Amino acid sequence: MLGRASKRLMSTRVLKIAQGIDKNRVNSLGYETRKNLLNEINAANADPSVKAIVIAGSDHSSAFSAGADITEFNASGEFQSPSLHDLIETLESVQKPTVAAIKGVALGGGLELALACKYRVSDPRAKVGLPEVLLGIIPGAGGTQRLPRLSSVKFALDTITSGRMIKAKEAFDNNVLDGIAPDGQSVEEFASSFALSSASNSAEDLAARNLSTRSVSGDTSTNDAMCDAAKEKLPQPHMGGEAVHGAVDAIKASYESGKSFEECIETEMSIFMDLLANSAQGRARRHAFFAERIATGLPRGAPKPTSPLPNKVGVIGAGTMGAGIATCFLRAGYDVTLVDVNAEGLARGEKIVQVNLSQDVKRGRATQERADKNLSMMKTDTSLTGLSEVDMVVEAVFENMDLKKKIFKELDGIVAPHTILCTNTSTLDIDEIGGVVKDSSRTMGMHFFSPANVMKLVENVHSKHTSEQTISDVTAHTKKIGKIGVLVGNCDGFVGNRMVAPYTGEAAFCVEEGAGVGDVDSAIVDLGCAIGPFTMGDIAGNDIGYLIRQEKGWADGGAPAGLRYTDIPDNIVKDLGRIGQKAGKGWYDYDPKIGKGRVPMHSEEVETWLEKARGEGVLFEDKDLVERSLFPLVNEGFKILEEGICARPEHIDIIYIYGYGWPVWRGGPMYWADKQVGLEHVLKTTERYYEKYGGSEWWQPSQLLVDLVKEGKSVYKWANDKSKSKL
Ligand SMILES: C[C@H](O)CC(=O)SCCNC(=O)CCNC(=O)[C@H](O)C(C)(C)COP(=O)(O)OP(=O)(O)OC[C@H]1O[C@@H](n2cnc3c(N)ncnc32)[C@H](O)[C@@H]1OP(=O)(O)O
Repeated sequence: MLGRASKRLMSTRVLKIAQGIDKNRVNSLGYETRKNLLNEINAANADPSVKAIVIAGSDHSSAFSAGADITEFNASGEFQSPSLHDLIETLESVQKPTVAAIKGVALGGGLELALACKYRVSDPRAKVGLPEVLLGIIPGAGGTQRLPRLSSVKFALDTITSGRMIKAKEAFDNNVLDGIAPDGQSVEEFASSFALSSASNSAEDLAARNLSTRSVSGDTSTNDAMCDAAKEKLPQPHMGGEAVHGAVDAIKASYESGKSFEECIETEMSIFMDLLANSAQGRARRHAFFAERIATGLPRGAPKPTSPLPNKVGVIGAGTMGAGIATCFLRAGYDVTLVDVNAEGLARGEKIVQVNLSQDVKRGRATQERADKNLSMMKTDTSLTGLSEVDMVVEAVFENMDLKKKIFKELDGIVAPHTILCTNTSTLDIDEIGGVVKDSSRTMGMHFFSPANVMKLVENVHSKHTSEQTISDVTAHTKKIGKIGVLVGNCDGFVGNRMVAPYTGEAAFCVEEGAGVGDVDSAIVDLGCAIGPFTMGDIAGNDIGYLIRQEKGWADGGAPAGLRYTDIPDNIVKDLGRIGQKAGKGWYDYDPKIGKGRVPMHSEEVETWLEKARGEGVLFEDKDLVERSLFPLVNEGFKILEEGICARPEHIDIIYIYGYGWPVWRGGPMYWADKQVGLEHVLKTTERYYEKYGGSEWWQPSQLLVDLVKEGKSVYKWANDKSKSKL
């Protein structure tokens, strides 16, 4: 005999998005999926025994749906029929209760599909969102029209222009969801009951298209004021804001008086299509989306990471960096042992961790309970012997080769044979550090960016000794702690800092030739970068750069004959003590009362000093400053690829987006050079400057760049061809 619940389920049909298309891990709404789902919706609608329809994610995926299939996007904007639009229109026209049962994520077109159902319910841990602007487009399947009708113009503005993920509770509070399944009950079962208990309601009244935006969101003038205020705060269209401005325009259409729902949808569609076809920002953003997945994935043919991933980690060095790294592991639920040479150092480190975790609570990223639990997983020790049981060590003492080697040697006699030994360094030779232990295959570099508890990027540096299994495991650990881990090879400065050296070096030459410090920085910021080279120097510490040049033997008159060298960056430290933000003065002045002492302000002292050092200032064109600073950086990127220091240009793009404030809407420096500037122009300019400034180290064109221009080939195509030839 059937129980009551089973009888109810019998008259509800559950349609699973992308069921059977196992390669579609996120239930994206590609052609096959749209076609199948449309057929199933039509069949269920036509079947009189079906009283209600539930739309759910497939069994093989943890998502409801990640939205439109981004790989189908192309400049023509042509989608194979049935389009997502057709699917959604059909679903909304069904005259039976329809319920979206959301588990995991419902994003973009996935949420738009759900918004076309009469009801939406979710698992308590589900998240929904319309992240299209992050891909340089706007929701193009009704999202900008149905969301404000169901919730409010205010909520739609916030969520659509930020692209953020919304937790189930917030979505419920804003009428996006109609119910949240109790913990322990399957969302499909909850949705089926929901559908049948709502079967008597008039389905037609519930369709989002039939709701009036004005009735839920206030009058037109209030909405207009909100939209205008939102636009004021958004980045300008030419500075990465094309999509967000388009999104506000589409939301505006949702409350325009006298406009039918179909006309509103037409407005949305025309903005969507225009961005898809014409926005270079959008193409760059979509490149960055896939580049991130390529750059953070395991190398082709790599072994699977150890499973389950062990979770006891030791961090050596309780300074700001070590404590920041310990925070990252604690947040991800690891057992952490923090080691420093003395109790005071440890107490200071513990305090930093505590502050970091309490900031998570203040910013709403963790509950107090969670932060307390994470903190309770930390042990401290003043001896390396405290690390005898850990599975991985991240050494984060200061940059000194002898000290790091001593620590690795000592660890060799303490840790278990499976323990992975990582060193956090931005400059030192990983081959040499790892070379001192018996089994160097378990050694690797992890270059965290400062502050480690905030910055997402980690350059995972393999040495000549590192085994494939160690690479896989470190990659998995990096992912688990929520970082963007990019695999790179061992060389001076690895990838990011190696490319920075010619950039800051050439910027200094521009200043020596008469450019203003602020002019160089502004030219780079106007391109979209977060900061320019001189602000970067002030943040990193001009004394650090000076020290590195001293160690190389170049500072204080030691530069080799024939090498172009300017001592201005050395002398600003030696003569003026302007070591950077930490001293309140560097290339700029800083006032502790303004922006926590981090806002760069023009310095009269620097200007007067520069005039004495190099003469009157000269006006440079912004374009020249950009090319002089960034082409050597890009040229170095080609040399890095040529040497095999990293596998693909996407790795460099992602390092720069996450580690150096490169604008995502310019897709990364290699993408910018390849797709926006053009390699031929990069090469010609580089050759011209090589002739003019041949004495600089960095103007010699990379052979790879020369070859690509000769063949008329993109660097991405080169990388694809190279990886195919390895199969
Ligand atoms: C008309 C509409 O309005 C337009 C749209 O819908 S545009 C699409 C809007 N949706 C999005 O932006 C969501 C994009 N996806 C994501 O944010 C994340 O992938 C996710 C949160 C869904 C899952 O994250 P996570 O579990 O870490 O898996 P992740 O590695 O990112 O993705 C798994 C695979 O699915 C792919 N994928 C994810 N979303 C995709 C999508 N919408 N289309 C095509 N492929 C997608 C990824 O490229 C990756 O492929 P790979 O294994 O070959 O590298």
